[in-house]
Amino acid sequence: MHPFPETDLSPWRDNWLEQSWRRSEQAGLAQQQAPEHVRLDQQQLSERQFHAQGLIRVVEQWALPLFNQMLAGSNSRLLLTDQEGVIIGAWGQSRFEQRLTSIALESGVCWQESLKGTNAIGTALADQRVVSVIGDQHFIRQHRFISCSAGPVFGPTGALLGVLDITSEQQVHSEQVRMLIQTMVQQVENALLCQIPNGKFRVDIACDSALFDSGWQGIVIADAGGRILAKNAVATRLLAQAKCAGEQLEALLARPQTGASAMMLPAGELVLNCQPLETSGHEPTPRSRVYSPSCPLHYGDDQIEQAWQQACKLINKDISLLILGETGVGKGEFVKQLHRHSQRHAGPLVAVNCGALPQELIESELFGYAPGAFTGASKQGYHGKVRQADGGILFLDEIADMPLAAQCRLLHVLQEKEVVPIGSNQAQQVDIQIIAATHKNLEQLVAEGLFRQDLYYRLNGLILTLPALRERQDRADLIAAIHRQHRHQAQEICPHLMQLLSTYAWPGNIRELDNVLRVATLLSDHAAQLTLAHLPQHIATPLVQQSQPRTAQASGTGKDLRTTLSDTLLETYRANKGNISKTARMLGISRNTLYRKLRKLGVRST
Ligand SMILES: Nc1ncnc2c1ncn2[C@@H]1O[C@H](COP(=O)(O)OP(=O)(O)OP(=O)(O)O)[C@@H](O)[C@H]1O
Repeated sequence: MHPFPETDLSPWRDNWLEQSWRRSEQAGLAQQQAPEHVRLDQQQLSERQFHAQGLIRVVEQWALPLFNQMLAGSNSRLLLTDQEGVIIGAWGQSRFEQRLTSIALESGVCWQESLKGTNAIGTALADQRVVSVIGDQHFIRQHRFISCSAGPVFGPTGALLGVLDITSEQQVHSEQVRMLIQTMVQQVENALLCQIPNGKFRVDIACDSALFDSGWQGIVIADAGGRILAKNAVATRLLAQAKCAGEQLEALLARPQTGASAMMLPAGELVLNCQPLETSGHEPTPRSRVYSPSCPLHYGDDQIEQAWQQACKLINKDISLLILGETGVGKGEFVKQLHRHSQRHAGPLVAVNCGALPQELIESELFGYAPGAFTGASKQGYHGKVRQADGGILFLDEIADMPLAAQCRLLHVLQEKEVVPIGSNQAQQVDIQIIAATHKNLEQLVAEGLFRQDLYYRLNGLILTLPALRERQDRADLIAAIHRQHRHQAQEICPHLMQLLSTYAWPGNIRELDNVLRVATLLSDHAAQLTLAHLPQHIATPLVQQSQPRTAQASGTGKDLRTTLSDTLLETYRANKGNISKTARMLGISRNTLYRKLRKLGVRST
């Protein structure tokens, strides 16, 4: 018999479950009716994944191995949502993935309780604690073939970052899964804690030193001066329980060790262990350097980090910013992040692409117009983008394409903080921060009389230049991160393809890379490794051809050019499974030349 009759609530003894079912009913859901899906499109999902890339990385490093160890062979999936319950990461059995697709338990779909009824993700979000929802406990009947355990993940400042969930077939799920989720959440939160900016020392606190590597110890992070920056919940509890531990902690941090060695102190029934953060062994160890969560735009590129630091210092100071950089380097993305971090984050971010608007419409689009200002104008008039951005940020992309007349009006807005709509003589006050961007050389345009010099000086309060993708120090990490956004399961990029992608010139920068990886992962049909053979021909050929001399220079492994080229030839041949025509096309050589080279390398081609 069904333990939770569809209309009778009386048999319920479990308070949290009863409350969750009540909330589901109050949200207008019906047990027998499949709920509607709130699903993001691919672009929106990529944006969310991009903003949560630090969290995704930590989950892959600290939670995924545990999941693989315990549940990889079973019909289970590890899911990560953002703080709104939208699934932004999914790992595990692909055969089970297809069954979950029938209920839309997949990337991009929102699983808040008010949309999906009682379920581990939504209910963990609502109750802000670890929750297991087993089979029939799901509010929606269609969901009762699964069981899930989920726990909220909090960042070092206590902000809710998302939810980690394990969903299994009902008979696979056990109480241990709930423990597993708890352990994973703990590990992920500890790893995030260790990445806190300016963290220099880490003090582990436990009742037994054997617990120091367990993930269940208390952790306190302090800066170079011994000031406590953050601590995890276990540390808070232990320090509250043992008063002398707090004093010992203070004493320890008053003279923290700067060397590699740890310093251990007994504190009543507790033991404290202080060590420099860099050598703790608990930090994620990305290939380049520790990712700074203060700037979600890069994985260790000095130029972007410097631009970000400078922009953050000025963004709240009413100084215009001008962002330069080739097309597709991420200027728009930079502005989005800046808006989020600025004091104007509650206000709008209004972006205008001056190059995309017809020249004759730019002025009315930007500055608005009075009712009936010109033939064809709306009777109500139009507010214009400048006034829409009031209280927020106006991002003028491709500013170099702005016609001179509009430049004159814009200068007035910048100087007087007011806008006069077309056909009106009434100035409207506005409070906006302007950020402009271009990939053109504005100084040259000024010299040619195509851009107003006074406006140029007004816009360039701070000029920031974002590097081209080929110049970035964190290319490999960025490529891996973008690939993670597009892949459907734990797929890796094979080393040869990674080398080609990292050394290619990328004229279209991140936009081009993003498109290539999106298409390649779709073409790869869930293969365990993404290889050259999965790339469309039109990109694989230039990739192989252009990268050859660079590959040799950049490899720095002591191999000479000839050896590296031979490697590329052989790997391309293998990636194409011995297909001579395809390999020759990719390498840009004739079939005969390819046969000859293969023979020289001792390969017997068919
Ligand atoms: N750091 C990043 N990680 C992942 N994707 C990124 C990153 N930066 C930018 N992108 C993606 O690259 C694409 C181009 O970014 P964006 O539009 O910000 O570039 P842009 O420099 O403003 O281009 P344009 O000059 O042509 O306007 C977008 O799809 C964006 O989501």
